[in-house]
Amino acid sequence: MRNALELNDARKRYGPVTALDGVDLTVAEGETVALLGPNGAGKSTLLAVALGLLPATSGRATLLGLPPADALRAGRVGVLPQEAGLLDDVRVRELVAAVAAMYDRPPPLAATLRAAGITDLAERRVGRLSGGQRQRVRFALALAGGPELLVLDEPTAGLDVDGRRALWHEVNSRAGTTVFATHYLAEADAYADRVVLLARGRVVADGPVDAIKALVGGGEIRFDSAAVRGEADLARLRALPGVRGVHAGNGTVALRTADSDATLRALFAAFDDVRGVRVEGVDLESAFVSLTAGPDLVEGAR
Ligand SMILES: Nc1ncnc2c1ncn2[C@@H]1O[C@H](COP(=O)(O)OP(=O)(O)OP(=O)(O)O)[C@@H](O)[C@H]1O
Repeated sequence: MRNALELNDARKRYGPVTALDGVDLTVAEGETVALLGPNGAGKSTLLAVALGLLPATSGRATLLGLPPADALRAGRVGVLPQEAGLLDDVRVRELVAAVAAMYDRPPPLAATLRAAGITDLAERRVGRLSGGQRQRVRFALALAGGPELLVLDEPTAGLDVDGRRALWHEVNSRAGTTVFATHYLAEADAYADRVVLLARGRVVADGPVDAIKALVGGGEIRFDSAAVRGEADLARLRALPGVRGVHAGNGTVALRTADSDATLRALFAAFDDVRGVRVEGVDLESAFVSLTAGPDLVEGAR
């Protein structure tokens, strides 16, 4: 199968800031891939470099087997950038039609307006739209050329529940490839086949959501206790078998552990006052925090 997007050892520096630190990424045709990472991880930079909109310091990018500029010029890639100004004085229908007219084989205008949920806004002037409505128009512009590859940078920012549902319905019913950056773990979990986790300009995990959760492994034990009071108690908790992390506050303690059974047995032996014990599997949020937390964990996850 051909690749929709490829990055080889992509590096990007802004002066002293290393935004991309040697990223290799391959997205096969037909995949829906979520790019996740904390603020400043390099998600927007990665997408802009992959699209050829930002020159890389070094490395190589291809889209659909072509140099990015060629793929974009041919209308085979639809882009929703994180920040994109829109012409204010035109009507929505005129704007989407003008963008569609730049491509060889655009879908019917009515279909694009419907797919972006803006049929009712078609005669409105762009400058009078709300933030969420403008985001829907940006999505329509990404769809306007009938692209094989959609690249969306935080596509649901500013969208209400209906807008988010409509956008994901459209993304998931398309036959093509979609790569999207998001802060919403639930969106990655629900709509992506695969999650690429970025931290400090590097890919720290890459795989199906379940595999990412399994990377962190184990689970979390929560309990209430008045006996955990100071640093010495925290140190005793950290020393329990399987424990990888400890968080305590307001009489509640959370232990991240690689082996819930062993940790629990030792916990009851070591502490008298342990009440209300809850054991949970790792969710994507915990995996995200663990994998993007610090250099030690990041190295361990690769
Ligand atoms: N034009 C620029 N000049 C200088 N530094 C920049 C520029 N653009 C981005 N950076 C820096 O590069 C790093 C990566 O930024 P980027 O916008 O790619 O991250 P991000 O993961 O998309 O963040 P967010 O989730 O906040 O949108 C950050 O440290 C940012 O401050």
